[in-house]
Amino acid sequence: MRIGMIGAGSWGTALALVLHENGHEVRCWTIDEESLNDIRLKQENSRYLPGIKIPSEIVFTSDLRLIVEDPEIIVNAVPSQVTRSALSLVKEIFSDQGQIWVSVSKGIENKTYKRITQVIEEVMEVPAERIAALSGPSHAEEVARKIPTAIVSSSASIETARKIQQVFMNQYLRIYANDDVTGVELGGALKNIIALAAGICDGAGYGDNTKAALMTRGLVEISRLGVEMGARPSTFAGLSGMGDLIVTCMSRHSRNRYVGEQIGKGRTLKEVLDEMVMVAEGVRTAESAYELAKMKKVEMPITEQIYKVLFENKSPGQAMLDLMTRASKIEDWGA
Ligand SMILES: NC(=O)c1ccc[n+]([C@@H]2O[C@H](COP(=O)([O-])OP(=O)(O)OC[C@H]3O[C@@H](n4cnc5c(N)ncnc54)[C@H](O)[C@@H]3O)[C@@H](O)[C@H]2O)c1
Ligand SMILES: O=P(O)(O)OC[C@H](O)CO
Repeated sequence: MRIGMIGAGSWGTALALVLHENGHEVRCWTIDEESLNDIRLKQENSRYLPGIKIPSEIVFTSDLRLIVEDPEIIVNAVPSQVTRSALSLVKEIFSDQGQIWVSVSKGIENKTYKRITQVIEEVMEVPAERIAALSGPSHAEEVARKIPTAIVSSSASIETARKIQQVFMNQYLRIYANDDVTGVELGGALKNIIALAAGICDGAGYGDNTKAALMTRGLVEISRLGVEMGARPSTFAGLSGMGDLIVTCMSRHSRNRYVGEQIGKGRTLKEVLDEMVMVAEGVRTAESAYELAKMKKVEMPITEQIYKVLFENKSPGQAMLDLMTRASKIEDWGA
């Protein structure tokens, strides 16, 4: 199959390697001329995925026309908040011939509160049944090294989810399929906020007990908002819920956990983001989730405290104290 990849950061590049290995013809588009030159000269994307050799058969280009020329599948791998602007460029030159779209981005668009498959549906004017989300515990650094990984392909159409499962699956990337796209995307987006909290916990010197509490109660509030938005509760116990929450809160590779850790050590959000090359989606998703929770009247105490630490200068210590001294509760999914 010919597959177009929009975005050649860490995840776009790692997935291009998977697809190439699976026998597909892959073309990746990037706006980043520096990394493009790097890939062409060294056969390595050292800015986003250092240490991994890139086969010369994978085309990397800044010419979008090469991406939209006759692909059977188009994958969106740019960060959530720039997906709309990147797709607007695609839309200008794209002719719809029944292609399947895949979102691998994990976020909720600011202001519109749309999931990324919904942004694709709106901008590209394709039906939800032709769009899938691929999500789950999967750091690019490990997938690119062929470390066994399992994720989930989800679409409103289970046939589409299964097609994408077949295209991406191989002996080191196991893919499950389901049709709860709302749950899969919200799990993947919201866990990044809890990973920021887990990072703060590491940086501020709290303990393993603290992190376990944040992860467990974090999953409760993720599920609560997810169910309110139409997701199935059981999805949050799966790869794109608990699975991704575990890896992102625990992994040395996680950019979201790293940002939290730096803040926990006393640095400002601006200082940390200014020196980062890669995206930490949880920061902007915290804005969307905090506002959504208020609009939907869903209790999300950890998300609320993370929002206040990130954007209202609240100290992590005070945020932790406020979480610990909330009114006593019965332990219940809805509590
Ligand atoms: N890195 C991972 O391990 C991983 C795993 C699963 C999912 N994801 C998700 O995949 C998405 C992409 O993450 P990533 O890790 O590849 O990010 P990254 O920061 O490594 O790369 C981002 C890419 O987007 C491009 N980009 C940035 N702004 C752009 C714009 N305005 N227009 C066009 N292109 C632009 C950059 O040039 C770069 O190619 C995120 O939503 C992330 O949560 C990442
Ligand atoms: O490095 P992070 O924190 O953006 O997480 C990457 C993936 O979402 C992990 O599954």
